[in-house]
Parts: sequence; structure tokens; C-alpha cells
Amino acid sequence: MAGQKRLSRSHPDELLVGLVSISDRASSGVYRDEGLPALEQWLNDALASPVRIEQRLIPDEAERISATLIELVDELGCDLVLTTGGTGPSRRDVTPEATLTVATREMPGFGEQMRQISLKFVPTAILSRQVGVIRETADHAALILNLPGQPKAIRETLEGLKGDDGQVLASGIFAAVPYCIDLIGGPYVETHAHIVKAFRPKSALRSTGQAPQSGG
Ligand SMILES: Nc1ncnc2c1ncn2[C@@H]1O[C@H](COP(=O)(O)OP(=O)(O)OP(=O)(O)O)[C@@H](O)[C@H]1O
Ligand SMILES: Nc1nc2c(c(=O)[nH]1)N[C@H]1C(S)=C(S)[C@@H](COP(=O)(O)O)O[C@H]1N2
Repeated sequence: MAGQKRLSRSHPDELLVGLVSISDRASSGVYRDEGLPALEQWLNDALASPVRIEQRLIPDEAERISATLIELVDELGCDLVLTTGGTGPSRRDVTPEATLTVATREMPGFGEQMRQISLKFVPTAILSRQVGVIRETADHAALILNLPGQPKAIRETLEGLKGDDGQVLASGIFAAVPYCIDLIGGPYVETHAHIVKAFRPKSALRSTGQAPQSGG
């Protein structure tokens, strides 16, 4: 079964991304889903290297969420999965539990940083129980990150907060995603620095003949 649906990269650097919008009302048509378009738009704006995106819109049901994450990682071979929605304290909000069910390792820094960033936008940021995890199979690994359901929270958490002069006031979590993908064996992801500057230690920078970025 696994392998039949496997996505093939059109370029060795192509990042395979799964996007999952988790919303009872959007998935049943009560309102139009804004999560998937916002995620897709942000990735297309932020990534300087090639990306291929698979999308799923599902209700807040734990088994459905876990099965979707497994399908995207194990069957399709996604390197990165971003979910949106279902991270709050309501009874139907089960995204973090469903994500932890499929995790082989937790990456607590992502949830911590998202709450730090989001507190700069809304005091209710502490209500989001979002987690970051890695799922490893025998021959593949993926980073899975929960983002809050408010469509505007997608940009806020991935990109962080900048001042009027473009100075970074709170670093968005995506700054750490490319190096994490390197470390788990995925493709070399590059970003547009004016949206979010990917950080890698100097030793992990690919030599391109260009001046290396500072840091590390
Ligand atoms: N996919 C979506 N598309 C558009 N707006 C959304 C979406 N998901 C959430 N929102 C908005 O963000 C708010 C908070 O998101 P949350 O995930 O807590 O949704 P909810 O209140 O549990 O309801 P639902 O699961 O039916 O979207 C929602 O009440 C809605 O206004
Ligand atoms: N950046 C950001 N984070 C945010 C928010 C937001 O608007 N922006 N909303 C908060 C609110 S009101 C809630 S209830 C929690 C959980 O939201 P979810 O259930 O939609 O995932 O995310 C929080 N985190």
C-alpha cells in the first residue's frame, strides 16, 4: 500500500508539504475555508525553493486527523505538514492530541515559540495548545506543526512580528523549519528573507558561491 501514492519530486530540492485545515464548520460548508488558501499563499510567497502542496479539509475528529497525518507522511511522503484549527480548549478541539498520537518525537520549541509570538497579537494566545512533532517511519521523516485556526494566525505564527522598518520583533517559527528539515533528511529549503529569514549554522549552509549569511 505505502509507496503507491508516493509523491515524486520534480526537483531534488522540492519540498513536499501537506496542508490540513481542521474545522467542523468549514468542512461542512457552513463557511468557506480560509485556512488552506492562507497557508498556500503564505508558502508560495515565502519559499524561494520549489514546493509541492497537498491539501485536506476535515472536521475536528481525532481519528480523521491522525489518519490524514499518517496518509500525508507515510503514504505521500510529505516532508512538512502544517495543520490549522482545533488547538483551543473547546471540547471539539482535538488537533494536538491527534498529532501527538502519530508523533515519534516532540519538538516543544515550536509550540512555545508560537505562543510567545501570538501573545504579541492577542492575549488569548495562551489558549492555543498547538504542538510541533516529528513522525519517523523506517525510511522517511516529517515535521508536523499545528497552527491556530484563525486565518490571520497563520501569517502571524509562521512569519513573526516585524516593526515598521522591517526589523524582526518576534521571530516566526518558519525561520527554524528549513534547518529542521535538513536534520531529518529532507530537501534543502530556501526562503525569501524579507518574509522570513531561514537560519542555519554556517556549517550547514550550502555553498552557492554567494556570501554566507551571518550567524552560526
Ligand atoms: N478553516 C477556517 N476558515 C475560516 N475561518 C476559520 C477556519 N477555522 C477557524 N476559523 C475562524 O477562527 C475561529 C477560531 O477557530 P477554531 O479552530 O477555534 O474554530 P471553532 O470555533 O472550533 O469552529 P470550527 O471548527 O467549526 O471552525 C473560528 O470561530 C472561525 O471564525
Ligand atoms: N497568532 C495568533 N494566535 C492565536 C490567535 C490569533 O488570533 N492569532 N487566537 C487565539 C485563540 S482566540 C484561540 S482560542 C487559540 C486556539 O485557536 P484554534 O482552536 O482556532 O486553534 O489560538 C490562539 N492563538
